[in-house]
This record gives sequence, structure tokens and C-alpha cells, in this order.
Amino acid sequence: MANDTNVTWHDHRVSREERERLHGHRGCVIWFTGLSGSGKSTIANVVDHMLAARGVKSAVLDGDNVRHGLNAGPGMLRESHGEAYAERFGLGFSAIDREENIRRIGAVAQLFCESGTIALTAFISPYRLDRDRVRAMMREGDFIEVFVDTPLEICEQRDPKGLYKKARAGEIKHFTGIDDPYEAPETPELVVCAGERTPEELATEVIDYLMKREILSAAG
Ligand SMILES: Nc1ncnc2c1ncn2[C@@H]1O[C@H](COP(=O)(O)OS(=O)(=O)O)[C@@H](OP(=O)(O)O)[C@H]1O
Ligand SMILES: Nc1ncnc2c1ncn2[C@@H]1O[C@H](COP(=O)(O)OP(=O)(O)O)[C@@H](O)[C@H]1O
Repeated sequence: MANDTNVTWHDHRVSREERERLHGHRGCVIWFTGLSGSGKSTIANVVDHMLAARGVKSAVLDGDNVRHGLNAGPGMLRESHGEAYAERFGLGFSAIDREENIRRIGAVAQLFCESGTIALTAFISPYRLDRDRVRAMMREGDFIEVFVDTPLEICEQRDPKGLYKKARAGEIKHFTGIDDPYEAPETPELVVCAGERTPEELATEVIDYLMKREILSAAG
């Protein structure tokens, strides 16, 4: 059996500080959390667009997209990799699968951050402990938790994928907010009330926060 403790960490030749100097801004992780349909992906993409317009290096990691690739579900892996593989590595929506989903995404977001990029993540990430573990992996100040505080009733009215309707009908089990928990952050860096304002207004609040924290400079 391979011994995974025989793996050694290597420092890179180009430091994070050098990369940040080249980019003209700091790296960080902006971690959007909230119910399905709360507006996480929409706001993350508007922020990404605003950052691109300023010449800032950023990347969006999005729930649905990552669950098609890095964290594919068993259903997606079954045909290409077989039943046993799909059962072992496919990630669904049990508490432990969500935990592993968030752990992996946290590790990827950290790589982006260390490369001097602003990583924007849009995952429900319903468990406080899972989010706090990601925060603990990062350097102090790198993890910016943004709670997209949209009431369940509004998310359910929006229901762009029809999933709430299915969950209410019992066709999807363990759906967050319906028959699975969502633990709101207690002390997030930022709370945005997406039920009341446009995605552009909310994205501007995030950009203002980055300026205030000097992650972005006035020029970049
Ligand atoms: N049971 C259940 N509960 C919640 N969500 C479900 C479920 N089944 C499928 N979906 C769809 O998967 C998207 C959420 O994936 P995430 O990776 O963000 O979830 S988690 O952070 O691991 O909880 C979520 O997308 P978003 O609407 O982007 O949040 C849903 O479209
Ligand atoms: N601030 C907002 N005001 C009105 N509608 C919004 C807002 N943010 C998102 N939406 C709409 O709500 C739906 C869900 O948004 P989405 O970003 O996919 O949510 P999430 O990524 O949290 O599941 C989309 O149809 C989107 O256009």
C-alpha cells in the first residue's frame, strides 16, 4: 500500500508576492454561500466581469459546473468508469459528499489564490464546519466569505431549474432548505441581500470591499 506521508511539499521558484506584484493586485478567495437560486453564480459572474474590465486576474468556480468535472456525481461516472468506480469517487448530496465537494473546491481555490488570482466560488456549502475548514487552510485574510442572504421563498419563486418543485413533490431528497439543512454564516466578511438589489449593485458592494481591504488598488 502506498504511504501518502512520503509526499513532500515543494516551494515554487516564483513566489506569490512576485506574482502579485506582476499582476498589480492580491490573490484571494471570494466564497459565496447561500441557498440554491439565491444568486451566487450570477453575482460571482458579474464580479468576474467587472474584475476582467479592470485587467484583474480572476476565475469562477461554480457548483453545477464543478459537479460536471472535478466532482462529478456517480451517475456521470457510471457509464465511462463503471459502477464500482462511480460509487467510490462520485459525489452526491449526502453530508459527507458535500463535505468532500467543499474540501476539494477549497483546495483548488487555494491554488488559484496562491497564484495571485482572485478565485470566486459559488457553492451552496451548507455546513459551517466545512466552510470554516476551508478558511483555516488559507492564510489569514485570504478567505472572504460572502453570504448571499436571499430568503427561501424568493429562491423557491425563482426556481430556474425546477428543482424546488421537484423537492416539494418528493422527487429529489435531501434538497437544501427543504429537507436538508443550511447553516448561515455567523460572522461573514460580507452579507448581500440578493432579494432586494440587482446583481450589478451587489457585485459593486463586493468590488468596494476588495478596494477597502486593498486587495485591489485604485489603479487595478
Ligand atoms: N439535493 C440537492 N441539494 C441542493 N442542490 C442540489 C441538490 N441536488 C441537485 N442540486 C443542484 O446542485 C447544485 C448545488 O451544488 P453544490 O456543489 O453547490 O452543493 S454543495 O455545496 O455541495 O451543497 C444546485 O445548484 P445551485 O442552484 O447552483 O446552488 C442544484 O442545482
Ligand atoms: N439580485 C438578483 N435579483 C433578481 N434576480 C436574480 C438576482 N440574482 C440572481 N437572480 C436570478 O435568480 C436565479 C438564480 O440565480 P443563480 O445565480 O443561478 O443562483 P445560485 O447560483 O445561487 O443557484 C437566476 O434566474 C438569476 O437570473
